[in-house]
Amino acid sequence: MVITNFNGAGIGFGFGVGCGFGVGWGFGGMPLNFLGLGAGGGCGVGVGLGWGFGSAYGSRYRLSRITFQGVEFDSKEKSDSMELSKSSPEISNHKSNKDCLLVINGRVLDVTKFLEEHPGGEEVIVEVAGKDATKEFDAVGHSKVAQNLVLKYQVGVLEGATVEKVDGKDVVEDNEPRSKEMSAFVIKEDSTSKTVTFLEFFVPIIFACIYFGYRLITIADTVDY
Ligand code: HEM
Repeated sequence: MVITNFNGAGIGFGFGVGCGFGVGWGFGGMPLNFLGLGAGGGCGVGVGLGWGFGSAYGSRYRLSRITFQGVEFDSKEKSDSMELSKSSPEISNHKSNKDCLLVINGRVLDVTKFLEEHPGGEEVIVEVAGKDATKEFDAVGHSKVAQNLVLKYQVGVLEGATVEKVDGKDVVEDNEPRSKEMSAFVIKEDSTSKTVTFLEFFVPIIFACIYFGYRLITIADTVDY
């Protein structure tokens, strides 16, 4: 289970008393999320239901497993010129999003080209760039796919480090199986989350429709002909 934060334009529906803000169920960001805070301004007398556009901030739990579908396999790239041994100072100078090296389990990776594709966002990687990021990488519980990508982006080995095999591949064999590595993928959520998505999206809209329908009927009733 992973918790990620989001923010983005949102629509908030909420209950408020008197004049001011209503705080309630907001959703926003991409993809649409709930558990956000929606703030809307408006004036009313008594107890009412308000809605407004604003920003939604919140956290979401990823309960479903992410699955990857390999769609393309590329041919080996740069592997012949791979420099196998790198020392720490050579790595620590590469810590920007234009030039990003890091170490995972003794393997030196150049993930500059992967930053934009990283499902966890580029910032988390840039934060640990130029360093040994094994702890951070393991803490997330990255999948086998991620571990294989580590091999794909490996450009060397930290000087003095012993590198363990991943799925039968190690740094020596790394020249060989690159032709079978995944270079593009599509993220697909498990279907179990579809009900949740439906509820997140439609429940506030249904409530809003009921409210506005009710208002229309009561206003029509009070018009004096
Ligand atoms: C070391 C610093 C890193 C941190 C802190 C980090 C963090 C994260 C987080 C938070 C997610 C979950 C995103 C979500 O579900 O919304 C994620 C997913 C992922 N990351 Fe990283 N990541 C790091 C490095 C890497 C590296 C070096 C690779 C591969 C070269 C990688 C590949 C992936 C992949 C493929 C996923 C999708 C889920 C999975 O297959 O495990 N990450 N990462």
